[in-house]
Amino acid sequence: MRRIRVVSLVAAGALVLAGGVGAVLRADPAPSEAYLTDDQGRALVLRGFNTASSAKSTPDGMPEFTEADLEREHTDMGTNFVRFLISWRSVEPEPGVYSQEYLDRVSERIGWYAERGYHVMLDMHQDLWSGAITPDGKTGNGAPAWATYMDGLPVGSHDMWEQYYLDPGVIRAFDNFWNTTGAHPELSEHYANAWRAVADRFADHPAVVAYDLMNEPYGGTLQGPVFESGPLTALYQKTTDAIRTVDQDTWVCVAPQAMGNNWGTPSGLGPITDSRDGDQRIAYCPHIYPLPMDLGGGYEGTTRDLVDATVASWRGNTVRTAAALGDVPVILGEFGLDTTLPGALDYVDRIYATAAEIGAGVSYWSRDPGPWGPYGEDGAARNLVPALDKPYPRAVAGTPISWASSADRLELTFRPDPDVSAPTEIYLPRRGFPAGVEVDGGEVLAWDQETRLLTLRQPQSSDEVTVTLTPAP
Ligand SMILES: CN(C)c1ccc(C(=O)NC[C@H]2N[C@H](CO)[C@@H](O)[C@@H]2O)cc1
Repeated sequence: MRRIRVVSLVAAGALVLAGGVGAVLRADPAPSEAYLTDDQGRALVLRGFNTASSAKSTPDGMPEFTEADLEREHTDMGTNFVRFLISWRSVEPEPGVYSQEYLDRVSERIGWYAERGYHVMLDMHQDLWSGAITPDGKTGNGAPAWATYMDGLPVGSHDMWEQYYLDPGVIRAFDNFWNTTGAHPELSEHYANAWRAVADRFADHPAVVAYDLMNEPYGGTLQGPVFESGPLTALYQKTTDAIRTVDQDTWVCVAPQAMGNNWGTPSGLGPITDSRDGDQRIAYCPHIYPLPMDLGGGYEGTTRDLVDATVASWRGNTVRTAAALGDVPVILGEFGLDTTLPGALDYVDRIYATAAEIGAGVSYWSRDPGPWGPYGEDGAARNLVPALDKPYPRAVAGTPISWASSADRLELTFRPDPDVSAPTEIYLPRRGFPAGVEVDGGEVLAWDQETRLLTLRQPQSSDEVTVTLTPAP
């Protein structure tokens, strides 16, 4: 294992430095000014969690997560977004049979978020294709057994879960889904129709803002641009078309393949045509997991330099791909780490600052209890809670031009949209603003000490406005 780690670290270094140098030599395009919007036309700055990994294996397909857990998250960190994990195995337990009982359970939990003003992105989650890749059903997750064709090829037993991606049986399951084998053209049809069933159920739900079509896609024997620009883009187009037959307004979010892109390399994903009337509603949902950290390094010393190069490369490639997809908005669907690692919270701050710079939403991985999450196995709040409990402009009545925040300060520049009557809404944590807020550059419409929400009167002019918020004395 040690040799694997050393080799991987050297490879990671080479990969990342090449990417980082590339980013320095290649000027990054300016981030698009595109955002998902709410039903009042406000630009949404989305901050929340992936909820939750535990849903991958539960019999009912639901995360081990209660409404009280959500209430605590909302009180502690003022989040407004969730990447909610759903699974194909639960949506379509038998070919062509869609489980309304499962969708009822999803709807109940989405109701918890709706009652608190959250925006929900449904994530059709898979890792290693399916639980059916191993007899115990505990290694992979996502696809139903009836859609898992390994053709008798072997799957081994590995200490590192990522290694299962290299097993012949797992590769074959993916090759059959993408029809690289030519043997199963029906599977991607089923996938698109399963999404149509989900969209048919949630098309008019006020809290559901986006569908994340596939978690961390993997091309099997096809890797990189040949996969992303070929079968992956084709599946996204087929699925978007199916969704639009029942849902004209929910955003469709598309992710690149995980391998490489999670580590900062560029994506070959192609543009998706959105048949809806009006502006397209396609978004881009990459993840970031710098390889040096995946190998257990903290955010310090040489590893910090390698991670910073990864973040720079990832930022440039993300902005370039979002532009190539049609200047679409970006949601960072996943990032996370063991926050007991040295420098972990500096890394968290670095990622949230990068997301703010490019106007991206963020869903942290994940809400599960433990060293990566906000709460421990014992339920105690961890160091991540204050790290994530920061001021942010939840909904902006115009186009955000730039914003940045720290525990006790927020500065936002935006171009007001005269057609948007709803006010700009900003979350201010109690820990940074215990006695309220001082506003410079804007007019207070309301300040609620309980909900921690500040609303600003919409300026008459559409000239750029800069608002600076500091704690009241
Ligand atoms: C070799 N391949 C295809 C591969 C390797 C590593 C990851 C990964 O770490 N992903 C990061 C996190 N995302 C999932 C959930 O979406 C978590 O289980 C991972 O920690 C993905 C794919």
